[in-house]
Amino acid sequence: MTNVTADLVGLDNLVANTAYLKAQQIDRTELRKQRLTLTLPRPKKTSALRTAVGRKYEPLCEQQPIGRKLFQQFLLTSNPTYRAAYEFLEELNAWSFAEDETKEKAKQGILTKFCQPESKSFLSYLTGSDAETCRCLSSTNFDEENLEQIGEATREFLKGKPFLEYLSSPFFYRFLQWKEYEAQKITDRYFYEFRTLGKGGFGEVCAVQVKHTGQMYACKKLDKRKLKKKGGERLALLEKHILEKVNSLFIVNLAYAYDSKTHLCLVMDLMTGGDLKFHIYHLGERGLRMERVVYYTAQITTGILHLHAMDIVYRDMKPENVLLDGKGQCRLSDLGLAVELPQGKMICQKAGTSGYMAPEILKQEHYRTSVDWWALGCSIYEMVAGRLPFKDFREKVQSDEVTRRTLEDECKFTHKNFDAPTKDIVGRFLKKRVGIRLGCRNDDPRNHVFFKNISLHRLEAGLVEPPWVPKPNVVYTKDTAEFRDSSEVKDIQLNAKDEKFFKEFSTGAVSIQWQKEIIDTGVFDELNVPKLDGRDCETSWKSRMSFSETLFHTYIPSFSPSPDCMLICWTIIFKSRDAKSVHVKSNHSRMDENKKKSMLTTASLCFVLRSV
Ligand SMILES: Nc1ncnc2c1ncn2[C@@H]1O[C@H](COP(=O)(O)OP(=O)(O)OP(=O)(O)O)[C@@H](O)[C@H]1O
Repeated sequence: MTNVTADLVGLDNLVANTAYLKAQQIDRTELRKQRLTLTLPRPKKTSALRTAVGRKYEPLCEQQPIGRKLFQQFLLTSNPTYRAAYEFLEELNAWSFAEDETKEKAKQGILTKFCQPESKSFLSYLTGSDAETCRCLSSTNFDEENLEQIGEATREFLKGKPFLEYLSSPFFYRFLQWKEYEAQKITDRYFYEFRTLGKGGFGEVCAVQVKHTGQMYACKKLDKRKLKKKGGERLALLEKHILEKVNSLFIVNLAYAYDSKTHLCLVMDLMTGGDLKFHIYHLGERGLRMERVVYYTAQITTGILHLHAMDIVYRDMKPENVLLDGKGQCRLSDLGLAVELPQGKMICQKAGTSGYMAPEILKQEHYRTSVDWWALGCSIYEMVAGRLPFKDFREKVQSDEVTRRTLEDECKFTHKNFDAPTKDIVGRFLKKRVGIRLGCRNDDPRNHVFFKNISLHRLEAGLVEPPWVPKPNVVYTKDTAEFRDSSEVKDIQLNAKDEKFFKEFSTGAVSIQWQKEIIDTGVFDELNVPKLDGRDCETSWKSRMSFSETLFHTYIPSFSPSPDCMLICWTIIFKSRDAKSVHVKSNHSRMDENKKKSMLTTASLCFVLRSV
């Protein structure tokens, strides 16, 4: 390369990096202005949607983030008992994650607020032994078992009458509006595109940003023609299907799947901190500090357990596939080799990367999830020593020889950084016999002494501080020029069958991730304001009341107008045309002075709200 060309390449990279880093510093005020014209659609297909979303409590009120928020808003505004149930679950959750003094304070708070019959938030809906446990709860028996019992009883209570009432409330109507919005068609015009972050077998991975929320993602683009040429369609669909199913803090989650003219696109969590291989070999000394090794291994193990709980075997565990996010937490990525295990059966298929493949794969025996624990053993070894247990750093060796060593040799711990717990855990993961390997006998490897300094409960909730945080102004990947790919596939024609497959792949937004994005970027709060359009609201008397309540709760939580005022308020908002008519109405009505005053206050507020 001449100097001039090299300079230009360097300049290209600099520009690409600057644009990419700048995009991550989102100007929320600017975005909010651009979103002023956005409104929630009316659920035209209401009946279809109502059936599609089902009427089950868990998916509607617990799993879907927007569903959860709206159900919470419903509970908070409905009646004091529902409110108490909701607040109890919230405070119970806070207590379970708190530590030291904060935990003690949370405990005392729960005891006085919810367990004293004279308190207005007393859990009066509990019956039988649950009520007894609640009444007898004190500082001495305040333990997980008792709280679990009351928590479970509270959830059961919420699944009953409160849930049924929610389904016919305006809050659920609002949920259907969000579902309608979620079902929009996704195309490449939905995103801005930034620099390439990596290269895969069928195309590149680049950074993208959702135009109207500012959310950054990584987009894995699979070239349609290349896929067809190499027969990769089935695998791509399988990867998408598995990614769509997982929802874990420790696995890269899928947010959108769509197609452009030339590519199938998987839009996933953006991991800006680089992969662990890059950290082991390219930053300073080879290998990682032990604190980092333990932290990453705990997160990786939690991710693997999540996959195994769904009968999915990962099959490509290696540091290169573990990516760090901007905070320094890690996630498993590239589920291209993952498979769903047939129930109760084993599989026998050679898959994985040389150096990380378990003896049972190399011997072409049947296996289930054991292979991931072997590969994790190799990965911990590599994080500590900067080499693999059966292959040295940069050693030029045939894969047959790596296979021989894996099957015959014992793992040696010569590197100075191996302490006793690390040797022990690696040794247990690298047992050649599956029957005695760590993780393979329904045991949880996280109980090993290697993890003694990590609170797994807090780790699972993403609350343990990472030992290392990426610098916000550094791009932890190779220069863009290194990913340049000029190979084009011209000899492949796409036909109707291919189009059918592309359609099957392009399912748009993935519910949970999309809803998280809407909440995290503030769009939920902006658009969830009740729009003052009476036709949007169901017309039963009760719905009108509750809709007005929502309105007030949203804008002026401290103000609670009387039921009379609510109904008048509804009429004013939806029926009358202007301020004059309200005043005429109020002047002509035969109300006592207090009522009139209250109505006028309400009416004035409504007009203020109408103009918001
Ligand atoms: N979510 C992400 N955030 C940031 N970078 C990513 C992300 N996913 C992938 N990359 C980068 O893109 C590269 C290729 O991605 P990936 O490994 O998923 O593709 P692939 O086609 O499965 O590759 P391979 O053929 O190596 O298996 C990764 O090595 C990583 O550097």
